[in-house]
Amino acid sequence: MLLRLPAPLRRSFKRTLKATSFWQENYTILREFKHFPLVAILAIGCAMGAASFEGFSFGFLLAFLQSLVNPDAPPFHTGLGWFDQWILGVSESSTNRLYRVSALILAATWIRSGFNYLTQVYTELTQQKLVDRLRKQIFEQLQALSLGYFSKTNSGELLNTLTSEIGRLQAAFGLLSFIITRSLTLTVYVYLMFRLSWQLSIVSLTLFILLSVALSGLMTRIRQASTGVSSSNGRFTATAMEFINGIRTVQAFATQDFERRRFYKASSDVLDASMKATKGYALVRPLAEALATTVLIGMIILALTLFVTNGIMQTATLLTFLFILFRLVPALHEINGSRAAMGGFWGSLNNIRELLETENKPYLKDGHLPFSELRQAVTFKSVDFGYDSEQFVLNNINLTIKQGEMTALVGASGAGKTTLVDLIPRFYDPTRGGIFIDGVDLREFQINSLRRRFAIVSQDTFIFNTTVHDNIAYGTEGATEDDIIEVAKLANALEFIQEMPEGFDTRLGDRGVRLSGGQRQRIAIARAILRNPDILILDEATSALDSISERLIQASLEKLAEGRTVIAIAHRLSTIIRADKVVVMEQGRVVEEGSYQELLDQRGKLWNYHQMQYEVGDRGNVGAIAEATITGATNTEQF
Ligand SMILES: Nc1ncnc2c1ncn2[C@@H]1O[C@H](COP(=O)(O)OP(=O)(O)OP(=O)(O)O)[C@@H](O)[C@H]1O
Repeated sequence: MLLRLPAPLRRSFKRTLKATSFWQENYTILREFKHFPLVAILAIGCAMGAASFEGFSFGFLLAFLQSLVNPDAPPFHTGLGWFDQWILGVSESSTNRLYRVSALILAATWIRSGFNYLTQVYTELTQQKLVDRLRKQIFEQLQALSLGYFSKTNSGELLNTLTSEIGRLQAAFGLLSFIITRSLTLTVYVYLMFRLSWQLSIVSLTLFILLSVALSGLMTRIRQASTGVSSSNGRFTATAMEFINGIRTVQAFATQDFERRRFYKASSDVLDASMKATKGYALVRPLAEALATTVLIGMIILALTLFVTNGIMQTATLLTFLFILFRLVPALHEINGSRAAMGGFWGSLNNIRELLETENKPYLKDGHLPFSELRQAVTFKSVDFGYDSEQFVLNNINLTIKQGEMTALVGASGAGKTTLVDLIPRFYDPTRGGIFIDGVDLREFQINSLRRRFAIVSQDTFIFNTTVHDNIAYGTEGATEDDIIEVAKLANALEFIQEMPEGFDTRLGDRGVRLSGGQRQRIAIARAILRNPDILILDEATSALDSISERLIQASLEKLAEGRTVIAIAHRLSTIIRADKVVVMEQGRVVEEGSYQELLDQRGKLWNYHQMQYEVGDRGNVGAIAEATITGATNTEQF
């Protein structure tokens, strides 16, 4: 028969195991301490100093009480010859000893206060450094993750983890440092108590341990409630962010009531979850206090009846013992209260750890070859790709994009054009097959060196909340004022920039709210021109422009495209008539390839699109389209 341990022992064993796995589970966070060991060691060192001097003051207090209560009794001594002689002054009169001990208590108290101050400074510094490291770690993690992660993760929740949850974790570590420093003081108290009376110490400590065990169940529930607080906070931030970012749509669709209900519910959920957690941890302290006071009173009665009246213990010793016990009880309360409050932050710890963990997250493996330039071609060989492993959005793509040529991708919305283009700067890697640059698999190249040779102008250009100048210069080091003006001119943006109140120094607001869609795109084009890329990707680069601006920009893009490799996605056929190769896509497959005129002559898919867009009768030709474009007679219908 198996030996069955009593329940409290089993629980305590499990807790010890948990404590070990706590280290393993939270290694991602705890390992950060190695970056600032000195500050952490100083914090603990000072806490130990404070605890020791607290101990000394109690020792001196005992000497003081003895001299006061029973001046004729042999003086208190430590057994350390020089210390007793020179410091405690055992051979001096009782009055002198009283003065000396008073001075010693005072000195110990001041030194302890100094250590307490330093402990606070260093523990605060440790927390700040930890939080700083964690924020940077999260940043590195977010930088390293492939874009696939972000399309599956709510940005509001990420923001919540990076801001609120980090703040909550800082508070949790504040409490942890407090628990550690108070525990050191408690150790000194316990040591002194045992020195004074081991019997009383055993009784009182057993009672306090039982008290702690009784509170453990409550702690577990607090931790669970705290996970609820973290997730409701995440949902709230996500809802608030969506509301703010989508405010135009909300107003346009008059969905204020719907949004109000969503926002109010998210806010109430935070309230409910916090209340649940608060009810738990607010109970710990008063409960612990009431129970501990009961223990304390019991101890006094026990000590008086069993020890003092029988002469086993001196009154001064009992007084010192009780004095320490009176200090120990609030310290225990503080520790219990902090443990409970820490439980309230458990969810934050889980959130951050979850974000920092590297398993089950998509990363792009960096290659080792520096990429210098495209010399011959980018080749897709039997490429399949799916954002989810179950469903492919690109199927068996075989395609050659020649250096120096313009390749245009055409197809209905959702056909997979953007996805295909996103594979070339390695925003994603193919699920099957491979993409090769001059015969070398893309995955062999260092990602950054590869991306540096690209410029992308897309449908949703991101404008940073900084000046026009900095937005154009973004990603290109060493650009001069003249370069910036030159590219703004080429992108047909100079005129509107000069009309702005502070010209190139005008700040563009959050996401460039101070610009029209067309202006945003022209800034993006200027940014791309400045980059002087090897491969230029235009993902509906001129979609937000009116036909006059489009024609002007088309001319600058053509100039920019000269001698470069251009991959252009276009809904308006007018922008790709001069392409060297047109690739028509349908449902993730390449269905036609050839020059514009060749494809028209085939009377296939492109011909259908062409018919829809230009309505030029049953025989379209490139010359007619060029004519139609130049006269601005394009049909606005797009596919
Ligand atoms: N981040 C993503 N996560 C999951 N699915 C996606 C993601 N981006 C696109 N898709 C899906 O992949 C398919 C191809 O989308 P893609 O954007 O490549 O098409 P497209 O031809 O560029 O369309 P459009 O012309 O409208 O921009 C679509 O079915 C789309 O829903």
